[in-house]
Amino acid sequence: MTTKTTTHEFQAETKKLLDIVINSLYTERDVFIRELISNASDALEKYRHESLTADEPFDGHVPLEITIALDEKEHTITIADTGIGMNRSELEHNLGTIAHSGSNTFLTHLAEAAKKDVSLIGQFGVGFYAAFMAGKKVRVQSRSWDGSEGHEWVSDGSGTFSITEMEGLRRGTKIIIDLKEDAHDYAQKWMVESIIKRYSSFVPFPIKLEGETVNTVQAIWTRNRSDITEEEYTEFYKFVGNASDEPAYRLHFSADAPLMINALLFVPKENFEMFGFGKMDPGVNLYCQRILIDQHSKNILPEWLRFLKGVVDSEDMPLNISRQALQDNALVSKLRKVVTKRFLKYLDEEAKKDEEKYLEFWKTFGIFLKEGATSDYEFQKELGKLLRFESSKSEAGKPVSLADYVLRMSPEQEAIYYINGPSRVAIEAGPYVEMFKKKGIEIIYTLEPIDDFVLSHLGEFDGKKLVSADRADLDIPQTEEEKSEEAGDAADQKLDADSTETLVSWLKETLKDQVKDVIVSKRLVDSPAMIVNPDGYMTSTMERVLAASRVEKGLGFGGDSKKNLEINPKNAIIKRLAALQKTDSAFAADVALQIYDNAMIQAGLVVDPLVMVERNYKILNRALGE
Ligand SMILES: Nc1ncnc2c1ncn2[C@@H]1O[C@H](COP(=O)(O)OP(=O)(O)OP(=O)(O)O)[C@@H](O)[C@H]1O
Repeated sequence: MTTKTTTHEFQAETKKLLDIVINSLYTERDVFIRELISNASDALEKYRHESLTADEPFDGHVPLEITIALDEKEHTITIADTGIGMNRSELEHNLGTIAHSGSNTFLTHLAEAAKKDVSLIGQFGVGFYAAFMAGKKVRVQSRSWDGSEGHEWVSDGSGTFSITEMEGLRRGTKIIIDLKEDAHDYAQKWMVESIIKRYSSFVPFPIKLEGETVNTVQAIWTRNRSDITEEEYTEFYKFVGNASDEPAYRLHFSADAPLMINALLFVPKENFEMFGFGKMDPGVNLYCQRILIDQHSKNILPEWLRFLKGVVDSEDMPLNISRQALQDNALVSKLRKVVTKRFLKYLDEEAKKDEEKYLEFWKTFGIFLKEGATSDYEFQKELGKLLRFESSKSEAGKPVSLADYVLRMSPEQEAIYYINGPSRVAIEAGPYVEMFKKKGIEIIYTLEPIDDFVLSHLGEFDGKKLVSADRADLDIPQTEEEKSEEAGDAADQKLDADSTETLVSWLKETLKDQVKDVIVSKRLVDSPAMIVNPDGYMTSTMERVLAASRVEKGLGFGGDSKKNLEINPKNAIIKRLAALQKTDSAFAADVALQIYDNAMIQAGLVVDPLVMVERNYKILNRALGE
């Protein structure tokens, strides 16, 4: 039989990655053992899952395990598994390119990570190529579970690798690393053992180091809660989450009905999406009777819970389900619903126990819950309880819950009100809150543009409608006191009914290109005018966001619906405008347009700055006595 050897170039990206691994990452060297054990464990999981449905897998009797052998004289470390193995083309493809997510993300974000914190590198994992952190030469001997001939893959990491057929191999993969001069320590048992204890103690297969099993192979999530120590939980979190911090929250629960579930979920401390690392992969794995069915499962939790780490195990899942079938499996969606509701309830309980701590969580991960509230109707009720916003009755920087708001509502108040603005100060200086302030009605400040989408999707909370204060049809009934005030003193300070009517019809004509309608305000207290939305659904902020995205997509400006302008007949400028309109309607028209532009700006909407500034100078000129 001829021994066929072929030589291959590494893909360009792989070369780049190898260069970084070999030349820059030596301070993080220990992780190469974790990466290779993790690959071995993945290969064993894959084999275990596949073999359930296979008739006669190759070497079906061989025990599932990882063995590590050391040679202090030859300076080698050998990590072997009895997993799924690789055939020739898999060796060539899997160990020559970086088509897989982990290393790609690693490469893309390496520069940013390095700038911030080198320890973040561990978050991504370098995968197989980590072997070259410690190895000057790496040999991979592998034979696939399909029973095809085995092969040896060899490389020194410098640009090429070779693959040679090899007889006599058993199923699985053996990686033999010739250690670099300054990495000989990795052939010492105490050293390797301490690394395994640190990173890999929860690997679900026996790890035998020089013949001795060094991990405890037990699915921690199936154990009794009272038997698990805090340290074990934290160690397990670090293991499943590939994390180096401690979890902020932990939920370990079991249920028998409607489904058998054992779940162990962790909330990390950090949100890596906030560091600009792009969208993360989901962090929860789906098991069935302790067998991994779906790693980083996209199905077991909604996408907006991708920040969670952990495990969901259900005995009701069919063991032989394929990964594709998970996607629209009724049982999986039932599981998802039960686990999600349980987790959201847990968060609500934790918030009640310790609001401070919850607010820390909210600051870091609130954005994910908002994403859920805008995209997922199924959990809106639960999500509504978890939202936090600043309000006219909250301290700055201390958001409150909608439930707290409802508790403070007076019996007459029917709706929950909110208004968006770039900051607390800007909102409080604007026209929309004047009446709320005067009447002592609490109003929620939605400081992020997404907040309006969240509240408008939510629609109501606890049976109370959620209403944006920039709606045209906002109707808050006057109290008796306010009515008599209107009829008494205040009436004298107001523009009389006839002049108001004349002014309104003149404004309608003058601003007919800008506004849909001009209305006498029942709610403005001090400001001359404000913009309100006749469309009951969209708030000005939502419109601004959508307009910006239109521009971004190159769809141009426009498409905005016309607004209503509310004017305040008690305001001095409005009163003077009524008089001016009769004597100098051209100048009055400039003032009207300026009032409109000002109101648009206060609503956070866009005006044409060139036209506005030119008009403004014209008005200033007059004011200075031109
Ligand atoms: N011990 C092994 N047995 C079988 N296949 C393996 C083994 N090690 C690696 N592979 C294959 O090589 C591929 C590349 O491995 P690598 O560790 O670089 O990336 P990954 O495991 O896919 O991603 P990551 O490590 O970032 O999760 C794997 O996806 C797997 O198919």
